[in-house]
Amino acid sequence: MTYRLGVIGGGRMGSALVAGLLAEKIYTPAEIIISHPRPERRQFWADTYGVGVSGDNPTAAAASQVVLVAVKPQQFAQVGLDLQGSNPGAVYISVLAGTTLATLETAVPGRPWVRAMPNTPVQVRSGMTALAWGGQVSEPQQQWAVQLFKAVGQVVCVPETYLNGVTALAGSGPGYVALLVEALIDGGVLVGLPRALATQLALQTILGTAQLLQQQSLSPAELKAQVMSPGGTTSAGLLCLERQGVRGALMQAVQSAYQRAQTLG
Ligand SMILES: NC(=O)C1=CN([C@@H]2O[C@H](COP(=O)(O)OP(=O)(O)OC[C@H]3O[C@@H](n4cnc5c(N)ncnc54)[C@H](O)[C@@H]3O)[C@@H](O)[C@H]2O)C=CC1
Ligand SMILES: O=C(O)[C@@H]1CCC=N1
Repeated sequence: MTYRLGVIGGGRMGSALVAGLLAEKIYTPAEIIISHPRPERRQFWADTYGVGVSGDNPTAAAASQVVLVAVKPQQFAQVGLDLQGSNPGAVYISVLAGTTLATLETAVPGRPWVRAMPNTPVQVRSGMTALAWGGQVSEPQQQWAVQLFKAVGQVVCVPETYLNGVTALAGSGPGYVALLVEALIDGGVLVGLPRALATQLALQTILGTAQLLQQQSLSPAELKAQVMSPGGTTSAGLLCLERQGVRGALMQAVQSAYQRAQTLG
């Protein structure tokens, strides 16, 4: 049996990608195999998505045209050993934070490795993925990898040196935005709004603001000036955010995540 996609490590990121690719009908369930060490997780995959499952990484890799590695960086040492010698015809894609192409190519030599950094909104076709190529990836393989991730969001191809920065901003970004949404909802509740209404307001405000910035090519400073009436409510709110150091805190969040990615490499 040959599969078009083999996923090594079906956790949160592996699930998000497979869900997005299935929803976009890039693959059918019969074209995907997921390798996972835990039987209950394999059962979940088989029951929920109808994909093939295996408890053996070399078996899954040998049967797949594309091998997507989605284990934690700390779990890669074992997976690298499992993949050694397997399936020289496949393309290998790693989504591991911090783990360099040099590390991937040393662990599993002689294979075309793509280093990808997607984020979890791929499952609703709003992902942001950056790709960097290892030395053995051919032009058609590059084009194919771009098409794959484009099916579930936006794609940029970057030098590998940018990938830890991408990870810190876009890979981890959904976590930061979720914290912002949560805080805005709590703020709405604080001033007397029902939680369900506050949730709707917070989500649509973040979504609408991002769309406005993107579609009108506005700078954040221009958008902020449009909202900020002289002596009005927005200036009062923004003064509070600046006094609390929110701008610096967000910058430092990206910097700390970047430094953590460097250590994972
Ligand atoms: N969660 C996220 O938002 C993002 C995660 N990533 C990267 O994706 C990778 C996975 O992250 P998550 O999905 O969040 O972690 P996770 O812990 O949810 O998934 C990893 C999965 O791999 C399985 N696993 C462990 N050892 C294995 C082995 N030897 N063979 C096969 N499977 C094995 C685990 O049981 C687990 O289900 C990480 O390297 C992370 O840096 C990248 C972008 C975003
Ligand atoms: O937190 C992490 O390490 C992973 C990488 C980017 C998002 N989640």
